Amino acid sequence: MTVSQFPDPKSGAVTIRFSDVSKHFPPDVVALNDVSFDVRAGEVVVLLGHSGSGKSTLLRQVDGLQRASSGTVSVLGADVGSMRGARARALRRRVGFVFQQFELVGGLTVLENVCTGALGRLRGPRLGLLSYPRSVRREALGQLERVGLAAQAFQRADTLSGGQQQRAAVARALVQRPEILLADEPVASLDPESAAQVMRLIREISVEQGLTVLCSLHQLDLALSWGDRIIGLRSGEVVLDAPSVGLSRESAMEVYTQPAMRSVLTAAG
Ligand SMILES: Nc1ncnc2c1ncn2[C@@H]1O[C@H](COP(=O)(O)OP(=O)(O)OP(=O)(O)O)[C@@H](O)[C@H]1O
Repeated sequence: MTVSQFPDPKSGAVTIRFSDVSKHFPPDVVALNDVSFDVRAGEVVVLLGHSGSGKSTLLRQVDGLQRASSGTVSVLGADVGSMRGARARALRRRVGFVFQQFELVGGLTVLENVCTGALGRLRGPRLGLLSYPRSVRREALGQLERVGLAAQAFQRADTLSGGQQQRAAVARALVQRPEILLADEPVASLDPESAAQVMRLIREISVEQGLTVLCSLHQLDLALSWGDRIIGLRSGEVVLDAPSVGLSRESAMEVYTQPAMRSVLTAAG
């Protein structure tokens, strides 16, 4: 698949909207500074930027893990900052999260790990694979097939390679049936081949299911290959917002090399 074959992402509804969002940490850290952008349904948006530029902080605003100091974060039509309790949990169930370190339970089977993705919609605790409804086990197996790990379903998760563990983590996130997938450096600890495989998988699933993806990456080439759009952050400010089609490596590299300048902004539409 090449980028030019991807559907036009600009036709979907707005699923994530940042309006003048700033996030301060005491005493004087400005992690996000007046950040505004929209993400539309089915878009794969990659966040690029130096370590400490604010990528993780931005992702944490989307599922309400952190609250903005000022400005508004709107997700699936709801103001995240005003949500508490059950409403906040309900929104969080619609947002899946994939992390750099996979966060699988090593001593459990791959399948049971994937079943835990359904916990948000099940009542009560679960212990052991058979404590999950058959429908969930079936769905989890289906997702493992989707990510190419059906043969490993009954292995302990800690026997998988890093790339396989991340694919299992993607399957777990999909069992949650999210409308938005957040990924915080999902391929940072993988070899280049596994990294490309995981990014291709996330891209394909987004196209198949209309899933909105917001993903931080350090690998520029992967960002250009698999993102619809690149948002570059520097010192908490958006310094680039452009479709990846037609964006040169050199222009994208300016996120890392140029000082924050509003003038390099390119609206994505
Ligand atoms: N809980 C916190 N308390 C204080 N400062 C924080 C906190 N979380 C993040 N920061 C600071 O906010 C800034 C942005 O951090 P953030 O983790 O969002 O960057 P990042 O781009 O994700 O970095 P990396 O690529 O290393 O993960 C950094 O200066 C960081 O030290």
